[in-house]
Amino acid sequence: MENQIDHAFSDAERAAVYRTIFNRRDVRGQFLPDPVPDEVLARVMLAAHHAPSVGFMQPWNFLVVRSPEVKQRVRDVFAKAHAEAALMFPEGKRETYSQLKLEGIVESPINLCITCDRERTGPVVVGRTHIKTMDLYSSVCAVQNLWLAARAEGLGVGWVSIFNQPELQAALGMPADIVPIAYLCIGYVSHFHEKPELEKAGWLPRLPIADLLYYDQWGQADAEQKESLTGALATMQDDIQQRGIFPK
Ligand SMILES: Cc1cc2c(cc1C)N(C[C@H](O)[C@H](O)[C@H](O)COP(=O)(O)O)c1[nH]c(=O)[nH]c(=O)c1N2
Repeated sequence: MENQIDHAFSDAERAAVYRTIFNRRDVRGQFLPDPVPDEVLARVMLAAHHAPSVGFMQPWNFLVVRSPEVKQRVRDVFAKAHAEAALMFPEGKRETYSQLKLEGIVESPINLCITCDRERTGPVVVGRTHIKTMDLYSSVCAVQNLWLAARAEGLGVGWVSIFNQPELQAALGMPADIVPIAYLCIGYVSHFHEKPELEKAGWLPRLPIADLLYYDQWGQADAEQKESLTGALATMQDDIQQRGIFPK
């Protein structure tokens, strides 16, 4: 029988994959004006296009925004929603929320909207026959592929979602039946934060993964930590928190 370990990547390759995952950040504020070469943009977009999709539907489009006028229009749509959003938080958190930097639309050299065309391959799709939202999740997979590839290229990516959706669609000349899944700000950066900015700002901590784990039935946890999986996850998470990256 073939040894399954033969299919694993080398230690260095695995380390690179995990480093990309653990060091990816949502970037809002450190964008440099340096242009992003088309070959680099092409690589990360092709990575997105190789994402998994339900029924191989490939429901995405990529709308590249470089025009300062269009960016400004989108920034205005953000500003309106951001002001509305502030009022939704309880008083104690409202001021903190208002001070968070949550977009880099104008400063980043490239904006990219990744969309979902829900009718791309007709009404009946393999794998989407019962749970209709699977196409939306597929476009999210494309976003994540791009985000990780971009990190490996040294490019920052920030996902902006504080928009009234019809206003965003109008700003981009997008038909109402195309769903804007992710509006991304992309560019080289002065630095990457070690931890999520919301964690650094004290907004929320990273949850212990062992607390999120159930066995066999929803809600059934391993209270006494007898499962080696629970223990391994807890140890690894502590390690990552302390050393920053995994594996060394
Ligand atoms: C669907 C979705 C939507 C948004 C985000 C993410 C995702 C997945 N995030 C980024 C989010 O705040 C960030 O991922 C977490 O705080 C964790 O930080 P890192 O991504 O690990 O740096 C995000 N960030 C931001 O500044 N403005 C935004 O509107 C959004 N919207």
